[in-house]
Amino acid sequence: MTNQETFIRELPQDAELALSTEDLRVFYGTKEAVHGVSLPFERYKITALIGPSGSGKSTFLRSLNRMNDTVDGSRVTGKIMYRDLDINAKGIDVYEMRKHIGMVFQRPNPFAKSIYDNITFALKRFGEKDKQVLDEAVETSLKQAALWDEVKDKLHQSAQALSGGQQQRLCIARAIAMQPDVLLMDEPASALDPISTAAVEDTMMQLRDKYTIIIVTHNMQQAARISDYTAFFYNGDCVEYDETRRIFTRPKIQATDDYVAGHFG
Ligand SMILES: Nc1ncnc2c1ncn2[C@@H]1O[C@H](COP(=O)(O)OP(=O)(O)OP(=O)(O)O)[C@@H](O)[C@H]1O
Repeated sequence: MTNQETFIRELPQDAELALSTEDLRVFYGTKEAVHGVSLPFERYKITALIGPSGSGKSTFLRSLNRMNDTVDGSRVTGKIMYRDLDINAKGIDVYEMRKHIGMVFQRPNPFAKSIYDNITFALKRFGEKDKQVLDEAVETSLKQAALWDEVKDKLHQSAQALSGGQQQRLCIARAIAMQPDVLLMDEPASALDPISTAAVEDTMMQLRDKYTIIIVTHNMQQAARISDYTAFFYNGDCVEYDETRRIFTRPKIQATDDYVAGHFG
């Protein structure tokens, strides 16, 4: 889409950013799937990425911690700035970077291990051996993910015996055990029933105090309920970015209005 009318809200000068993109383009082979998107992500806020299927939301999200590196023929231009570092710059240790910018996927994907081992797996891989530190990380992250009370008496049982909603909160706990600054979530509740969805949404609201969350969702009520900012993607562009309440009550762009009103997508 070219010459599309767009509206991108500028954040106040003093807003602290956890992450930002500048003219980010993502290609699959010769096809450009994301067309030069520049967005700020304010620290300790939830930003929802919405838009019709194929509009580039997941591609954009996945590029924010270089998950697209593993896709053959995928290429990124522009900048993704995290603490004055361009995460695509030469010399960036991708695994180290992902400790700061973690990800939760659409389908709960716990390892075939105990609840305890799921959470401590990455910590141990990064060299943590102290049992007290590991125990504390398990308790803290399960509490933050609002799962502790449900699993505290069965930490050494298989994670795969948990319900789908519990598994997804475990995956959130696993991600936050690394104490990331930014949590990327790709439709984290879309595979869940309404009760589990509500539990995962509650968890996200509680995490807002400590983490910056960027979430792709098809669920407009969810975006309206949980997010502070919303970016509307359309045909590979971010056409409108604003405070969520404005996007859902007085969007500036007609396509946004039509989409949030359910007229297409
Ligand atoms: N691995 C890939 N290889 C080639 N093209 C891809 C790949 N992944 C996505 N695309 C294309 O990039 C474009 C954007 O897709 P993307 O999945 O990012 O959109 P989306 O808005 O997240 O869609 P959905 O809501 O359906 O998940 C689409 O045209 C899609 O076909």
